[in-house]
Amino acid sequence: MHALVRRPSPRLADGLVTHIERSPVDIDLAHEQWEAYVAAMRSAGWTTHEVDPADDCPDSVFVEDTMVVFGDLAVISRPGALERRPEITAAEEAVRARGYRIAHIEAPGTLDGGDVLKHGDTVWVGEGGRTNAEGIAQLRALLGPLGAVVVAVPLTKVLHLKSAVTALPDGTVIGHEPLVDDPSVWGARFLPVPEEPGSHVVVLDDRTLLMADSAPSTRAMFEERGYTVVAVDISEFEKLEGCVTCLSVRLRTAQG
Ligand SMILES: NC(=O)NCCC[C@H](N)C(=O)O
Repeated sequence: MHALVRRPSPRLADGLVTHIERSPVDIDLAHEQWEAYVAAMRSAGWTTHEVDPADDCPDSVFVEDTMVVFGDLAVISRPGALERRPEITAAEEAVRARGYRIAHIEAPGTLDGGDVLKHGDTVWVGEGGRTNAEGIAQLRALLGPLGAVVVAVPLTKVLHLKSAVTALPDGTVIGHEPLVDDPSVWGARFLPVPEEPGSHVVVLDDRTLLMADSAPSTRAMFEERGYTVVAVDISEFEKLEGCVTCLSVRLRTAQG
């Protein structure tokens, strides 16, 4: 099990904020929290690979947004925020070095990796924030031949689709209802959670979830369902609308 991560930029505190008020970021604490996040992944059996840092890009730590990986293909994103476009170059090199085939979202398409939720062969993509219809059409054309069913989902309330919903290993889609535009997209498989940060899980393995420690009630809910939860403090990234998912790209089909 391999994952890409990217060290925070010294300019992290200048990162973008869209749906929340800006509050001061403690850069030293952010570094400590990032190290602890990476350590948590390693303890769960993941080998982490660092994408070369992009010190001029404040949001580069949110490496999830640079790509979508499906099967043996890495689709390099075209971030919706101009400021974030330079982040993709080194991310592409890193995933290529892991043996993935490479494709790109091209202009006028835009797509952020954080807008893409995958479970099995279904790929839900949030449309309306950083990702546009053209970006989704390109993703569909690239992933369709690999067996993916790409479903566009409306997104207005939060930055990225995965700021609103993520999936448990059994395919249950979790979200904090006030921030989910249309839970009916997922029908009976949608499970409301009581806290906003409780919507974000990184699946470490079939029984283990990584989540923020700012959602204790949701954590208890998942533990009752039999999951082991590893909780990390990511307060400094949450101030920039980041969550646990955005800090890594899991390469579940390890290559080369
Ligand atoms: N996948 C994610 O949820 N990424 C978070 C990106 C936060 C960053 N401040 C941004 O606005 O792009």
